Amino acid sequence: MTRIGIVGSAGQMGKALKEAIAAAGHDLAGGVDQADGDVAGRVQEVARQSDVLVDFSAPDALSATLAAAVAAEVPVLIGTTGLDAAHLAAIDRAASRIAVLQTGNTSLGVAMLAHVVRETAARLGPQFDIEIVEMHHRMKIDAPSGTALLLAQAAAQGRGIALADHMERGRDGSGAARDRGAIGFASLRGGTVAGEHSVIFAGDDERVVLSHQAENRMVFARGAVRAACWLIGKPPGRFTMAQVLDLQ
Ligand SMILES: NC(=O)C1=CN([C@@H]2O[C@H](COP(=O)(O)OP(=O)(O)OC[C@H]3O[C@@H](n4cnc5c(N)ncnc54)[C@H](OP(=O)(O)O)[C@@H]3O)[C@@H](O)[C@H]2O)C=CC1
Ligand SMILES: O=C(O)C1=N[C@H](C(=O)O)C[C@H](O)C1
Repeated sequence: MTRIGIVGSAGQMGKALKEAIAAAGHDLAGGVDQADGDVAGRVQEVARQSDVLVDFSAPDALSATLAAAVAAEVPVLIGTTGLDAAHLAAIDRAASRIAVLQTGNTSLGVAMLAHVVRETAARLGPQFDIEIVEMHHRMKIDAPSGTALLLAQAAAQGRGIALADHMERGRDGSGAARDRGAIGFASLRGGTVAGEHSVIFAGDDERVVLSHQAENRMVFARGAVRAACWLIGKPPGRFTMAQVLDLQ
């Protein structure tokens, strides 16, 4: 039976994960939350009791999670979004010691969507403008969503361009016309929406719209449990949901 430790165990995703762990017949090794205090100490303790660590918490928790996973030599799945370049560099460093999978979306459907987006961007070419629209619940703190960013990365890879040089985020006011070749983002927030993403390829007189709707958080939780179990026994390095699902 696999022992899974959770950072962010009392949050919305933590609760869904506990349900998915039990449904899959695995064991909850322990949970860590900010309210417990001494996050660094507690996550070390949980990591030692785990076969794999899963983090759905906040960017502030990342360094403690990575340090604990490296010290305990257990693989780690990072689902937390809103990460910046320094966080991603810290993940790369940890991945030289242990297996790490970091993704903005652990659902099977979004892994498939990213695959199709990459192909579509490659085949349609730059005469189709790419816009990404996402909607989430009123409590979400980061924008664009981690999923919007990973879909944009897939589109950029398909086109053979660097995403950082082509992002248009938060258009407002005059002078907001899109640049040729840009990948645009729009973020909507409200209600209890679990997560909706559309990648729009807008050409002359036609549009291709590729979408995913998460109906509840269990799609993320089930995918996370599957990915976490898949990571056990893997060598140090960075892994992707596409590899977990054998999409590449
Ligand atoms: N990759 C994916 O598929 C998905 C990713 N997410 C991402 O997962 C993250 C969590 O989402 P959600 O569950 O909705 O958020 P919640 O706010 O419901 O829960 C966050 C949890 O993390 C804990 N936490 C926050 N800061 C720290 C810290 N510094 N140290 C330890 N624990 C901490 C909180 O504890 P306390 O309450 O005590 O502060 C809480 O239990 C977000 O970044 C979200 O975008 C969400 C869904 C799917
Ligand atoms: O915060 C959320 O809820 C979600 N976050 C992830 C994201 O930022 O894309 C995944 C999912 O869409 C739900």
